[in-house]
Amino acid sequence: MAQHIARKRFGQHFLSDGGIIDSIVREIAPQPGDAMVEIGPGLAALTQPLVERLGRLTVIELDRDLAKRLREHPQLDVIESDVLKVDFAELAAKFPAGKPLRVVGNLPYNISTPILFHLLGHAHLVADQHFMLQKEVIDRMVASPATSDYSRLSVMLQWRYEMENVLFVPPESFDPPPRVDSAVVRMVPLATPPAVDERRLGEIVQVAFSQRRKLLRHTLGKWLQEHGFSGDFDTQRRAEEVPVADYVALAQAVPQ
Ligand SMILES: C[S@@+](CC[C@H](N)C(=O)[O-])C[C@H]1O[C@@H](n2cnc3c(N)ncnc32)[C@H](O)[C@@H]1O
Repeated sequence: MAQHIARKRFGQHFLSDGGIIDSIVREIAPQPGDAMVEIGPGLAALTQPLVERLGRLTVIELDRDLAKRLREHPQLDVIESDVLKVDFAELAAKFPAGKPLRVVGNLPYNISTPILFHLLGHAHLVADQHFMLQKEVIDRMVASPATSDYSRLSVMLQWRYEMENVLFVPPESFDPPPRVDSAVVRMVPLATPPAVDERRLGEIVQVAFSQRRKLLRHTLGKWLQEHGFSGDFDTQRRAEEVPVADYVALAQAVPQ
């Protein structure tokens, strides 16, 4: 088969280190019959060992040439699409009733945050997610309050998922190598997430972190006044000092 030339615009960095591939597959621990979906299978570096254990695997690939190659694999169900346009509710309905999705992928780094937010809306359909991402992004995802990495992304994901950085992956594990370090994150949706309007929470967190060095009374304080909030919330703090639970409680308390 003709050699594939990596396309930069699709964030193509193909895994080439067998040891790292084995470690990722071990972390995912695929079981026969799992309702697994891989985002961006590329040249099948992860796809092949996964499908050998699963029996069948659904893959979502945007690159037309790669999708064509993947369709030749008899155990793959190939969705040729931009993952951001895939309706995961429709996808979940294709698996036996009640089987939650397991989503995996070495994501295209240029759209990794939009992919995480796209899946956030479908977290109730998901058992777990394992993603290779830029290490710096994972540091922000799993960060604790009062650290420099604690940010909008930390709050917007931690209210819904339990997350863990499970593997460090250096640039030389890929062909072509990316310019940044990578890592693998495990994300497990919380079984009983708080009842909160995600859009409202998103708005609050965005305003709070808009000027992360300033005290919240200069940013969120004003916003809370405008939204008729008269409850108890200490705005003499910086956004990075506020625990996730406090943001959630605030989003629940602000009048709609
Ligand atoms: C970092 S590469 C990973 C390839 C392969 N999984 C590996 O580990 O070697 C990202 C893959 O995602 C695909 N991709 C890029 N943008 C996409 C999108 N919006 N939707 C689906 N796949 C996409 C690329 O074509 C590429 O195959």
